[in-house]
Amino acid sequence: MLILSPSILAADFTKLGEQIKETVEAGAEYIHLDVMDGMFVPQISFGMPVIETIRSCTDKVFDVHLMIQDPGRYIETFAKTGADIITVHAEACTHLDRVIQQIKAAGVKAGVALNPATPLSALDYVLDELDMVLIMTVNPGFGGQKLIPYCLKKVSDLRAMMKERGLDIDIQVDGGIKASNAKEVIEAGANVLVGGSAVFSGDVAANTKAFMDVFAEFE
Ligand SMILES: O=C(CO)[C@H](O)[C@H](O)COP(=O)(O)O
Ligand SMILES: [Co+2]
Repeated sequence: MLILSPSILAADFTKLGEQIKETVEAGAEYIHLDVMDGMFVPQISFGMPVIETIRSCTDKVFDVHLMIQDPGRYIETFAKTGADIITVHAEACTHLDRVIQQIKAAGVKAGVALNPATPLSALDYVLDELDMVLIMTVNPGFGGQKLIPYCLKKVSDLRAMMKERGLDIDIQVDGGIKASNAKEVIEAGANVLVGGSAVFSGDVAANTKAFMDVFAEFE
């Protein structure tokens, strides 16, 4: 199933609830929540109180992307905010396998994200424990960047690796994803597409629909 996960980082925070509803009504199934700590990435975005507050806006899947150092410190707290999926960066965890177990023990789906330059081998021993792999298509930390082309090869290599192992895990792509390159990332093997600026710049409903139109070509 192809899923759009709009990243609210690019939304107008003065009308956040309204914009979330707009994208959901136009077909978004997930809401992507970028938590940045000013350590793992340079920016500080938002944390638990914001996620808890907007939980009442929609019952769609809350897809929490933790760009924080040592995320194991906060898994239970984020689970309590209403997260459905928690994704941690392999580069930010000293004991990745333990953090994955922590996420699952909290009753939440587990994702692991890889920065563009991190090889797929970082997932070798934990892949079958995961519900989702996030292949970053930009270096994390900022919205509005351009997709790094070599990341698409990484997506197709990961899909092939999964096939070889008989796994069918969601592959999410995040960073510089637009309706105009959606076909290419889907063909590479991604099925969960994060869109920040491409969804929230301008007409939110029309932007969401542009992704849905691409998805319809694969039905
Ligand atoms: O994780 C992220 C940044 O680190 C964001 O999810 C991503 O940047 C989305 O924004 P855009 O689609 O504008 O690139
Ligand atoms: Co993100």
